[in-house]
Amino acid sequence: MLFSEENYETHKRGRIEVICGSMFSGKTEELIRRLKRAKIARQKVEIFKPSIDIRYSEEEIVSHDSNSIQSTPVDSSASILLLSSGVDVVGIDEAQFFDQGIVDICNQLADQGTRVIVAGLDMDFKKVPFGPMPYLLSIADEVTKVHAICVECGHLANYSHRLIDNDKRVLLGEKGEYQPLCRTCYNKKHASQE
Ligand SMILES: Nc1ncnc2c1ncn2[C@@H]1O[C@H](COP(=O)(O)OP(=O)(O)O)[C@@H](O)[C@H]1O
Ligand SMILES: Cc1cn([C@H]2C[C@H](O)[C@@H](COP(=O)(O)O)O2)c(=O)[nH]c1=O
Ligand SMILES: [Zn+2]
Repeated sequence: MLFSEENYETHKRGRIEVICGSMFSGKTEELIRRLKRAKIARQKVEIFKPSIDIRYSEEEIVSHDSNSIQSTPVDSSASILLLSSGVDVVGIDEAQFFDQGIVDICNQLADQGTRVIVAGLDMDFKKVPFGPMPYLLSIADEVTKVHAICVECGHLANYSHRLIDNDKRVLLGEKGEYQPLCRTCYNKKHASQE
C-alpha cells in the first residue's frame, strides 16, 4: 500500500516511524515537520534528544537550516519511558547516540498506543551502521530514508565524510567537520587516503 499521511496522523494507533540518512539529509527538518503537525492536531507531544548533543542549543532540536522545536535532553533511554506517560506522540532526535535500551522502549511505547517518531544517522563516518539504528530500522512500522546533496558532484548523498583526522566514533560537528558525499565521491576520497 502507498504511504498515506492521513492514516497515521488522524487515527491514534501506536507505531514506530524511523527517519534516517546521512548528515544534512533533512532528518531533523522532517522530524520537526511531523511533530509540529501533531501539535497543530492538539496531540500531546514530547520530544527527546541525547544530552551530549548541545551543538546548536541545550534544550532545543535545531536543524542545519535553523528550524527548531523545544525538547528535553536525557542521559539515557530509560528516562524517555519515564517522561512519556499519557503522551500521544514521542519524538526522538539523534537516536544513534542512545543506548541499546531505546529499541525496547520504542516498542513498549508503541505497544501502549504511542506514535514514536525517531530520527538518526544510519551510518557513522566509516559507513558502519550506527549504535541502535539498525535495530530501530528493523522494528519500525515505517522507514523514511532521506538524502543530502553530494557536495562534490550534486548527486544524492548517502554518506557522512569526516574532514578532520580523528578516529573516535562520536565526534559532534557540522560543516567544518563533515560533508555529505555520494557513494562514488566517498569511495574516491577514501581510495586517495589509503
Ligand atoms: N549538502 C547539503 N545537502 C542538503 N542539504 C544541505 C546541504 N548542506 C546544507 N544543507 C541544509 O541542511 C538542511 C537539512 O538540515 P537537517 O534537517 O538538520 O539535516 P540532518 O538532521 O539530516 O543533519 C537542508 O534543508 C539544507 O538547508
Ligand atoms: C557521521 C558521524 C557524525 N557524528 C555526529 C556529528 C553530529 O554532531 C551528529 C549528526 O548530526 P546530524 O543531525 O545528522 O547532522 O553526529 C558522530 O559523532 N560520528 C559520526 O561518525
Ligand atoms: Zn558525489
